[in-house]
Amino acid sequence: MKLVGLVGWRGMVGSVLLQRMQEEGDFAHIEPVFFSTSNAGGQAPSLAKNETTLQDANDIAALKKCDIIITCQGGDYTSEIFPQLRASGWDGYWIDAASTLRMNEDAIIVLDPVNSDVIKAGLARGIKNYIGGNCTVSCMLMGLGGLFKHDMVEWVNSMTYQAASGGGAQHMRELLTQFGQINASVKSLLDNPSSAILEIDRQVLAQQHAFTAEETKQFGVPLAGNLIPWIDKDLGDGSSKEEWKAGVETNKILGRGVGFEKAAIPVDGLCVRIGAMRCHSQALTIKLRQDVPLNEIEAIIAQSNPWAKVVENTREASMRELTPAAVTGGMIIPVGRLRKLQMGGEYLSAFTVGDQLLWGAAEPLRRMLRILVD
Ligand SMILES: NC(=O)C1=CN([C@@H]2O[C@H](COP(=O)(O)OP(=O)(O)OC[C@H]3O[C@@H](n4cnc5c(N)ncnc54)[C@H](OP(=O)(O)O)[C@@H]3O)[C@@H](O)[C@H]2O)C=CC1
Ligand SMILES: N[C@@H](CC(=O)OP(=O)(O)O)C(=O)O
Repeated sequence: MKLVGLVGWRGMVGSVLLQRMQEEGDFAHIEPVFFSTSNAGGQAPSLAKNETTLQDANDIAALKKCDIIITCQGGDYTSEIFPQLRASGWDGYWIDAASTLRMNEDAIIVLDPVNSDVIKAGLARGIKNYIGGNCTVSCMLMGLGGLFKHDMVEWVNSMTYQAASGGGAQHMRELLTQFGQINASVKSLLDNPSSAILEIDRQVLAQQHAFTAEETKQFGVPLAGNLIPWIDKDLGDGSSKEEWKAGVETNKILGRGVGFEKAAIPVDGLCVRIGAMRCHSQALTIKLRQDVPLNEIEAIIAQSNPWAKVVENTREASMRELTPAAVTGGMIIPVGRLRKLQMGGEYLSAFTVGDQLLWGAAEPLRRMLRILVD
């Protein structure tokens, strides 16, 4: 059995990964070794088999014993440990949730229901680094990958509505704390049905403006009752790093653009943080290469993988099935609001939602592990 080192299993993404590994019976196929950056020597979780104490995640010699390492510990850990491990001669497989290595030539971005051909070609070439994609990109491709695979897409404009979880656990806590504080600030007015709504509105705004630096430490400004039209670093050219990732990662996953035969497909738009908990949503305008009938488009999306689901473009179905609250915790990626736009038959609108901790983070890593051990 392959010795599989697990790093970052205690965090938010790592916990979802362990949960999915248990649900899919993955531990029956591996010999797990649990690592920690903070509690080496402590008790490993009950999933451990022979190795029952936590190993030091900074100990290169201990990591080197693993055939495969799967990490959700974050980019700083990858930047520090990965080069040392490779420099020590370790030749195992590195599976990582962090973005650090994604665009490296010797790394494949994994999303096997969409790019198993790219993964297989990478394995045949002896590539050893398999990295999970950006959550927004992975969720979009799980829903709409069929259109790309059929080479129907000329360009995509994506407008995202990204959940607090994309920032991490502390960001989710901050959002909920702010919601609570706002509610508390108008509680007596809310309890009185005859109170004036404009007075409630004024007090909500006053509370939003009154949040201290500590109370907005994670997002920088209030997110509750608000939105933030910028995610990740400022690239200095008017775009954010999250927006840049949409283009480069989509193409790398699909095996297009630099280093590949097929030309890149432009994918660009605006990434916006909203007060949802852990589902990223996105509204897409897709320029098709041809005016393909809507029923054919729906069939291609529905058949592209077992998780993509076409939602009827009606008010009732959209409200019931196409929201973060409906999708959270599930593997299904609904795709709805499908219609041809006024601009012409080649212009398609779509709206899709995905749990950014499942298909957006943990699941592609788990599936890559199974590809390696199977
Ligand atoms: N959040 C997201 O949506 C996505 C994240 N990623 C990547 O995954 C990485 C990890 O993200 P995420 O899981 O959100 O990070 P977390 O902060 O939840 O966990 C990272 C590590 O922090 C340590 N830690 C310290 N305090 C605690 C605590 N109270 N509870 C749990 N763990 C704690 C743990 O390490 P130890 O056990 O060693 O102490 C843990 O493995 C990110 O840096 C990013 O690179 C990728 C896609 C999406
Ligand atoms: N940037 C994403 C979360 C994330 O971790 O992305 P990446 O894996 O590309 O760094 C968000 O904030 O919603």
